[in-house]
This record gives sequence, C-alpha cells and structure tokens, in this order.
Amino acid sequence: MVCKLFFLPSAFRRVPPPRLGLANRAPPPAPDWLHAGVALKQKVVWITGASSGIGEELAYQLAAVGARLVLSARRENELHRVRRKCLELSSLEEKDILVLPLDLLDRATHGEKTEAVLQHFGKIDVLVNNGGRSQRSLFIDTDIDVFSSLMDLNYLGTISVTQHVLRHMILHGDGIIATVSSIVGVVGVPLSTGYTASKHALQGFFKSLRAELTEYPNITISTICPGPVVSQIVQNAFTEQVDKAVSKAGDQSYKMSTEHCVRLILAGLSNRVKEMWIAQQPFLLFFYLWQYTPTLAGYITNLLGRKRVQNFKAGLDADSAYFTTPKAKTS
Ligand SMILES: NC(=O)c1ccc[n+]([C@@H]2O[C@H](COP(=O)([O-])OP(=O)(O)OC[C@H]3O[C@@H](n4cnc5c(N)ncnc54)[C@H](O)[C@@H]3O)[C@@H](O)[C@H]2O)c1
Repeated sequence: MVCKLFFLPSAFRRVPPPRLGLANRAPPPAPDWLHAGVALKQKVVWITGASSGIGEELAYQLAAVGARLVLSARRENELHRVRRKCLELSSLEEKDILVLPLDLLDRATHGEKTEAVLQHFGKIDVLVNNGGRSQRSLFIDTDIDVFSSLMDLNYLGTISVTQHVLRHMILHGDGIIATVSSIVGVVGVPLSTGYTASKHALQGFFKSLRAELTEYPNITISTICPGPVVSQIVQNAFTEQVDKAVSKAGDQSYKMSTEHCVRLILAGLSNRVKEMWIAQQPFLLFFYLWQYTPTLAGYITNLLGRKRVQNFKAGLDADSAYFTTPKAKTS
C-alpha cells in the first residue's frame, strides 16, 4: 500500500513559520521528530540538480547529518561552491563529497556517470532525482519543441539516471530512489501544461515501477510532491520558445522556505515514505481536493486559473495572483 506523508497544519504548528530568501538560510531548531535525517548518516546520496534551490539545500542538510554526497548538475563551478559550503557546515572530509557534472539531457553519459559514483564510493544508497525545469506559458502560444524539451529533461532524463542506479540497487538489494515531482504531479494548473504533463508522467512511471519491484522490499520508490517553494524554478522556467527566458521571476513571499521543505523531505526519506505531499495552505488543501473530490477541485481550479490566466495575459505576476492584487508588470 502506498503510504503518504501528509504534512498537516498541526504538524506545521510544531515548527517555526517559514522564512524567506535563500540567503537567510541558518535552519531554525527543529523538533525531534524532524531530526530523523540522522538515519541517512554515512549513506551515499546522489543529488541531481544540486547547484541551486531544493537540491542545493538538500546537499547542506544531508551534509549536516553526515551523509556522503554526490553533487550533480551542469555547472561545475556552482557544484564546487555548494561542496565548499557543505564542508564548512559538516564534519565531512573532502573525499566524502564528489562533484560530478551531469546533464540530464545527455542520456548517453548516464551509465558512465553512475560508474564514476560506484568507483568513488562503491555503492549508491539514495538517488534523489531533483533536477528539472518548470514552464510559464499558455499552451496555445507555446512551441511543441518546449513540450518535447520538458519531457526530455523532467521525464526521460530522470528515468534514464534511475535505470542505471536501479541496476546497482537490485544487485545490492537495497536503496531509495526518490524523485522530486510536484504538486502538479497530482493536480492540474494553467500556464504549466507541459510541466504538469512531465510531472504526471513521473508519478505514473514511479507508481508502476514500484509495483514492478515487489521482489525487492528493501528498495524504496519515493515521490516527493512539493507545493510552491523558494528557489530559482520560475526564473529558469521554459516559456513560449525553448530559448526564451522568463522576463521576471515574480514574488516568492507566499512560498514555503527551501529549508523547511528540505527538512520535511529528509524526515520522509529517513522513514522511507513512498509519497510525500509537502505544502503550506492553501496548497495542501488542493492535494486533498484533487485526490478525494476532483469535481470540486476542478471547479475551484477553474475559478482561480481564470484569474491567473487573465493576470498572465495582462503581464502581471501570475504566480502571486492567487492571493494578492498583483502590482508589478512582469516586463
Ligand atoms: N520550487 C518549487 O516551487 C517546486 C515545486 C514543486 C517541485 N519542484 C521541483 O523541484 C526540483 C528542483 O527545482 P528547484 O525548485 O530547486 O529549482 P531550481 O531551478 O533552483 O533548481 C533546478 C536544478 O535542476 C538543474 N537542472 C536543470 N536542467 C538540468 C539539466 N539539463 N541537467 C542537470 N541538471 C539540470 C539546475 O541546474 C538546478 O540545479 C525540480 O524537479 C522542480 O520541478 C519545485
């Protein structure tokens, strides 16, 4: 049975409110039940997309609990920056953190990258499939190439690395494959049709893979579905054309802090939770509505979505438009 970890409002009342900004990142003291990350001490954890946002913060909090790390993304200099900070924050030694540049789109290299990790550490205990990009554009105005790029990166890139690592875990008989999906792996929202499709693809893929692996009870397939979290995700999102950048990332003040999200992810991973819904209200409510009352969920999403589309078309900050009257034009 798929066990979900629901982060209920009562659970949130036990931790300090999220703080904003990646710069302000010293974690507040966490209650005992969240210190479960210590179960990952000495484990070899490979994080893709470790150069910013959730992946970067995962590196810091995993280093702090003594996990040995493989840091992957495309920008090697950024990975070295993250590695230096991990060493500062922990008692890990240089050999405990491997910087391994990796492009999720370059699937031909994923086998040799996996071999490089095995050569360095001899094993992989946890793979965190975190690298990915979002989308901010209307379907009607978006090149089909953007949809292809989103699937190549978020879906095919992820399952390609997974396949190589899983072969090793099957030999070893143990491990965790954790994939950062999204709230849009469960619900549907406007302006992110291709992104939502790629995360739904991951959800379906990993549900099926989990069912294929019942002979290996010690291999855990975990999907992590965050709501909005402070990161570079909107800034890096695809738009109407593959090479067109988002003009302005918009307000992040309504999002969960990266530190808080990652602390909850570590609690889930330590307990081998198979699906995690991690969000502040009102986003958490949306998971429940889409899961249990989809007709009502669709009705509410259409009401909010209509406003979001109108704001987007008017050049306003569509992401904060759910809650506030947007003031700033995005371009
Ligand atoms: N921030 C949110 O609100 C949110 C919500 C739900 C899910 N997510 C998911 O969380 C994950 C991390 O995103 P984030 O929010 O930290 O955003 P981010 O943009 O800060 O980080 C994304 C990471 O993916 C890496 N990446 C992008 N393309 C890559 C490629 N071709 N090869 C290798 N690495 C690549 C980036 O370099 C970066 O390290 C993503 O899968 C995203 O879909 C984010």
